[in-house]
Amino acid sequence: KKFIDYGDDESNKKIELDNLREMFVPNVSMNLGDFFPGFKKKRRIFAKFGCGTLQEKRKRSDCQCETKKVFIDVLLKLQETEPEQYPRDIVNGLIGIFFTAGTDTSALTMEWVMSALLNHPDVLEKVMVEINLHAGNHRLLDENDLPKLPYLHSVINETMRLYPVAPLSVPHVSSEECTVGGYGVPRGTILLTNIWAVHKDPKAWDDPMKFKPERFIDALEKDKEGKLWNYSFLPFGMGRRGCPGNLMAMQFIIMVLGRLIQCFEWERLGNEEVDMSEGPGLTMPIAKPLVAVCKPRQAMMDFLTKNLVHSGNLI
Ligand code: HEM
Repeated sequence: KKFIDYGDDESNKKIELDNLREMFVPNVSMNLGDFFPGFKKKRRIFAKFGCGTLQEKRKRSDCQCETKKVFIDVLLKLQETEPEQYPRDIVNGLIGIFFTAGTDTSALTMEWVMSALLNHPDVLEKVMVEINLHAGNHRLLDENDLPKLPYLHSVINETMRLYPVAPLSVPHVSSEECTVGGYGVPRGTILLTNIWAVHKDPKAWDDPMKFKPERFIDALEKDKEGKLWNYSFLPFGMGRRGCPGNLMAMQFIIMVLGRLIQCFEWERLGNEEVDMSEGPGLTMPIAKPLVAVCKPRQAMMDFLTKNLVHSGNLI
């Protein structure tokens, strides 16, 4: 949806989803409100975002938690059954943070992957062959196909290695005095992990600046739990405060990119390579947003025509 309308809220504000990116910086990445009072207002808007979403959901009163696990339904149910653990502010905050932490990161990752693929047509072709082998041309790729697409998975991993959208992770605070990389760190110190640099460490990676999805194929086979690379691959952070959206994001990204590649032929706008320069921000965007050309794949034409005409809701 594009707008959230707070209805009877005193300020009757409408907030665009585009504002999420703006909110991401002060809220998820760093509590700037602690240092600059002006940011407090943004934090309020952020809480209201969750609140507006909840109000709307309540109005529809179609809680489906027993049959279908919709996140907001589950939170509403918990608010009823465990009100002390899930007071209003916590539930609003959870919804807000899942939107802010989940949308920009996933969208930017997909843009990076597509850009890398357009600069490596041979890799794009291999992804296409893999998808075709498992999903064919008569139906859309679905969740059951995802474990059968190790090459696409590796392409996404390799892109996240080179272009991690959370390059500095999020700030952590040392709960105890400790030593990190030989440096003494007092209790209560803010620590950032330079994921971007770790992913390019020549001690851990052969030819670290090269886009080589194959490097992940063997590893995926050998190590289902992702413990390889000795802490050298951490696009989702790790440990107790690692990204809780990791699996959901990967499912979603593989599915969306898989379907886009299954249904359409993708090309660069001209002969020039896509510019892979990194833009500024705490989430790392591509500096020049990707513009690409696509046309329906001939082999999918029957399927596309039938489904576009009948449902108008293909992907
Ligand atoms: C490509 C997509 C994503 C990437 C690259 C990503 C990356 C990260 C990273 C690096 C962290 C910090 C982890 C740490 O400090 O060790 C994080 C935290 C977090 N992510 Fe994600 N994330 C993605 C998608 C999502 C999604 C889809 C959701 C939820 C729907 C989500 C929710 C969160 C939350 C709530 C935190 C804070 C966890 C905490 O502080 O305990 N993320 N994410």
